[in-house]
Amino acid sequence: MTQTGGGACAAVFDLDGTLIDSAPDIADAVNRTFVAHGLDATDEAVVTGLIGNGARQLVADLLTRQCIPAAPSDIAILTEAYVASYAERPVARTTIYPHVAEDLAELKRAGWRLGLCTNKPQALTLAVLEGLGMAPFFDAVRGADAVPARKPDPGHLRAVIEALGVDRAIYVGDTEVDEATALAVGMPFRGVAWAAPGRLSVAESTRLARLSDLLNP
Ligand SMILES: O=C(O)COP(=O)(O)O
Ligand SMILES: [Mg+2]
Repeated sequence: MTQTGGGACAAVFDLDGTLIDSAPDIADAVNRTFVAHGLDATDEAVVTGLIGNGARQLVADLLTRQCIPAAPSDIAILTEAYVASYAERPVARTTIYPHVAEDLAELKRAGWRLGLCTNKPQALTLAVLEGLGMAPFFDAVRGADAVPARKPDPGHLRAVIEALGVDRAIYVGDTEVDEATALAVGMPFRGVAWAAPGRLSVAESTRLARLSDLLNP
């Protein structure tokens, strides 16, 4: 199913919620930023449910929840401050989901080309991957600001596939943004079994219990 022109198999992964539980560091950073600007902190569980549409949208959604009207320039200032705050401690409380590292290693050993397509900014993405020792797994990495338009724009995922040098790949993610992106590109999608409730529309029976299950479709 994921056979490419050259005979290699390829998979592209979402990052937050799919490979890593980054919600604690994201919540800490955005809450530090909000409090520093005289705004309220938000429960980590609430922040977790808003991750997946990029840094700017997270800030905008949190402002909306607090009923604070904000001009685009205010959102931009807060977003920049949040990203800077996150960059100070990118992996303080972030963990790799169980079996993910060993399963990515198994896919690599089997000759698969692996890509990353995330709405996290590129510099932060690279810092997080380095901090967790995950950078060597990936042949191509594209964060939200490394492409003209982020997910669900199909160009984001296409850019990763092109960088991998393959004709097609399977996309693995944890939210409807990922599903919509794969659909727009016309490539197969698999949700992860550990996705938060309500964030995927694909049937639970089709979700990956282990990333290494990609080897046995
Ligand atoms: O929304 C984000 O910042 C990143 O989320 P993603 O890795 O799930 O695309
Ligand atoms: Mg995600």
